[in-house]
Amino acid sequence: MAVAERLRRTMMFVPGNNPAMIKDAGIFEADSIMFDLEDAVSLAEKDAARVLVYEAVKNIDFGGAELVVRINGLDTPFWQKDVRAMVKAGIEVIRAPKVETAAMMEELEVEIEKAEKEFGIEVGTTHVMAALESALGVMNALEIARSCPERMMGIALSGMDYRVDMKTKSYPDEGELYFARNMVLHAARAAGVAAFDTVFGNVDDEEGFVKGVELIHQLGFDGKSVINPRQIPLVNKVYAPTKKEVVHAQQVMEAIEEAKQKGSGVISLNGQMVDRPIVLQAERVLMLAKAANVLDEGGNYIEK
Ligand SMILES: CC(C)(COP(=O)(O)OP(=O)(O)OC[C@H]1O[C@@H](n2cnc3c(N)ncnc32)[C@H](O)[C@@H]1OP(=O)(O)O)[C@@H](O)C(=O)NCCC(=O)NCCSC(=O)C[C@@](O)(CC(=O)O)C(=O)O
Ligand SMILES: [Mg+2]
Repeated sequence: MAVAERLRRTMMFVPGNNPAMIKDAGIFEADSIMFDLEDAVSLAEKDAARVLVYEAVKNIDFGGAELVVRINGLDTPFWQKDVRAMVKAGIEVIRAPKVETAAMMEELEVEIEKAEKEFGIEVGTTHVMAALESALGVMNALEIARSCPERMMGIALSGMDYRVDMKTKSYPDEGELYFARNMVLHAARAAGVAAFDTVFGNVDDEEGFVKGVELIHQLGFDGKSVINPRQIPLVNKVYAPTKKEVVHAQQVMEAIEEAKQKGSGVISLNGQMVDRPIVLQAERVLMLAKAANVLDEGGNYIEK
């Protein structure tokens, strides 16, 4: 069973050792909430954070957001305990950090399957994603994206660790991420999984943040990892379709319906050919429009 498509514009990191942030994480309307057991948690707090996130996943209503946990790296003594606890809690997605090879994801999958069997959870229920944080990870993006085909939800670029590995730093135009962003996106698309862009570390620099979001939206990323609730509406605004895009998408759907009635898969709309790729684009525009609440009950665009 392939992992279902859903809207994932924002995936918000929530430190796994911060009860206040965990408790309120659902109110900010992130599409996915990602509890972090890795770098946001000190070594001394690893066990306490795991227990806290376990209880939160089991007992708190996060308002329909997809629930993800970033476990500790496979080179640490923590990751197997993380997997066991999170599978038992019923987490939807396990995000593996610093992934460099498909073999690492396969090692993770073995542990997940063991836990699913131990806790009587249907094998395959727990999905996975991989964070690529080094040159090697990025170069192996396609084999990683193709690993664990029944469970793989997506791959993400992790720019902060990647910059360290590349011996560079954060520049205003983010030119240092050009190759990695394109690799991650192409690998994800080739494998048929979701693609997530990296976090942006300065939560007060709205202009710089939005510039990066506009770029990844143009490239075709599904969404972005974020570290602060203030970044969520900024991403959603960039991903919200314009009135012109919505009206065009609606016309496309009407035109293709007309074509189907005539037994055809292609039709002309104002001189432009409408066929399957155009219909798929229109469907995504309408899904984003719905998520952005820019349609009234009759499907009319609401000016804001
Ligand atoms: C950045 C900052 C310190 C700013 O603090 P500030 O104080 O300015 O925040 P304010 O805006 O004032 O907060 C207003 C209200 O929102 C609440 N609130 C804030 N953030 C919230 C949140 N995340 N979740 C829920 N609630 C939140 C807050 O509690 C307050 O609530 P209240 O007091 O009730 O009003 C804070 O956000 C924060 O700690 N973020 C998480 C950082 C984190 O997780 N880092 C690890 C992941 S990256 C990494 O590891 C690199 C990577 O691995 C990534 C990859 O792999 O992709 C790579 O290599 O690239
Ligand atoms: Mg990192």
